[in-house]
Amino acid sequence: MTKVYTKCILVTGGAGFIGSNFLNHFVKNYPNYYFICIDKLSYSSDNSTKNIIDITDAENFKFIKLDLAESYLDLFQLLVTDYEIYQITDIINFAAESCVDKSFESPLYFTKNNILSTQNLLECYRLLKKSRPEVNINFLHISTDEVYGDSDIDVNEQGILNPTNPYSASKAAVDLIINSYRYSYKLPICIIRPNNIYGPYQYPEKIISRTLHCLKHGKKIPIHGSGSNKRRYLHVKDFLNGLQLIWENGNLDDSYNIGNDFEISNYAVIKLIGELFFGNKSEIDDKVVFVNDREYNDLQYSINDDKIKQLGWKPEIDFRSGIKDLIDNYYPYL
Ligand SMILES: NC(=O)c1ccc[n+]([C@@H]2O[C@H](COP(=O)([O-])OP(=O)(O)OC[C@H]3O[C@@H](n4cnc5c(N)ncnc54)[C@H](O)[C@@H]3O)[C@@H](O)[C@H]2O)c1
Ligand SMILES: C[C@H]1O[C@H](OP(=O)(O)OP(=O)(O)OC[C@H]2O[C@@H](n3ccc(=O)[nH]c3=O)[C@H](O)[C@@H]2O)[C@H](O)[C@@H](O)C1=O
Repeated sequence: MTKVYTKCILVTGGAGFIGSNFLNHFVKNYPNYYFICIDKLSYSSDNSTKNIIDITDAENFKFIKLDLAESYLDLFQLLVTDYEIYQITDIINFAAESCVDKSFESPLYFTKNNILSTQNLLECYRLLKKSRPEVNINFLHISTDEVYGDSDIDVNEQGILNPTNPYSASKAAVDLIINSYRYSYKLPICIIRPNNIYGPYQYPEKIISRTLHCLKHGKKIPIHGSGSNKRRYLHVKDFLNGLQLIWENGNLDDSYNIGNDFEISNYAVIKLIGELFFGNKSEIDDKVVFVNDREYNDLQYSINDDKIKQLGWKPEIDFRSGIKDLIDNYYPYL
């Protein structure tokens, strides 16, 4: 680093869906910040940096391929031993295996990957603070609404954690471990728990990206069970605006839900995509196939996000426009 930067931000999981949207926006718009992305490059970015190809040569950006769950010593070197080189000021922790369907097949792997990747980071943070108490890092961890489990009443950030699948259990476990670092080591860490997020660069395993991918490739769209389970969706841009607001104005030793009141069933999501894609409501009907439901499928998640609303945040992109934008501008690349 020859130039002097005002911040050095470590972004984990930055090659994946949400992390790449974060980096593509911030690396371009914040030239005074230096960004280091750590990602193991998994299937969710086709084992590549293709989602962040526009910024990989930017002078305020560095990519490091590393498995956070497996490479504690490399991480320790970057964050602690060689602290002076980058002097990391902020950590935005997106890295995790994120697919609920895959977690039913490999629960142990999800536990190991999702817990160790974050706890290795926490350990480096703890030991950095121990050796250099004067150093302050803004640490934002991306959790999920799924940690609260099924709920039809709005749960706030103090709600009981009641995860129901191996993915959400691994995420809830991390939230509890973070809590222990807050109490035991007095480390400020912010936990953010969003609803379902959609947008460009999402791997076609989640309902919206998979539906668009199936339409493009002439495959049947699988609907789990009856299709009546409901979700609340946030466009990735709205989510990132919320994250930025918390980062800049929030209490970084606290937890924040980020949600949307708009709730829709899985079947209605697919019907809406069909309507916007074909220009009529019926053409999608013979393109769907009802398949066995998940081992357990949360009926719905309801979160109370008054705390972030009090900071002045609200979602700007309505679901219909967000889906239309995906069809018009990103569909060709699926
Ligand atoms: N997509 C959603 O709807 C949603 C909603 C709520 C919360 N989240 C959370 O947001 C975060 C990002 O989700 P996403 O949808 O972008 O997922 P994603 O699967 O698209 O991206 C995750 C990225 O993390 C990387 N990663 C995973 N384990 C790693 C490890 N051990 N070391 C280094 N890199 C690793 C992957 O290679 C991938 O690039 C996750 O923590 C997820 O739990 C996602
Ligand atoms: C907050 C979390 O959101 C995502 O998890 P979730 O399981 O809710 O998202 P999916 O898109 O995988 O599933 C939503 C809903 O659709 C059903 N479905 C999915 C794919 C498909 O091909 N057909 C379907 O019918 C599925 O059973 C669900 O009911 C996110 O993945 C996660 O990281 C979160 O944290």
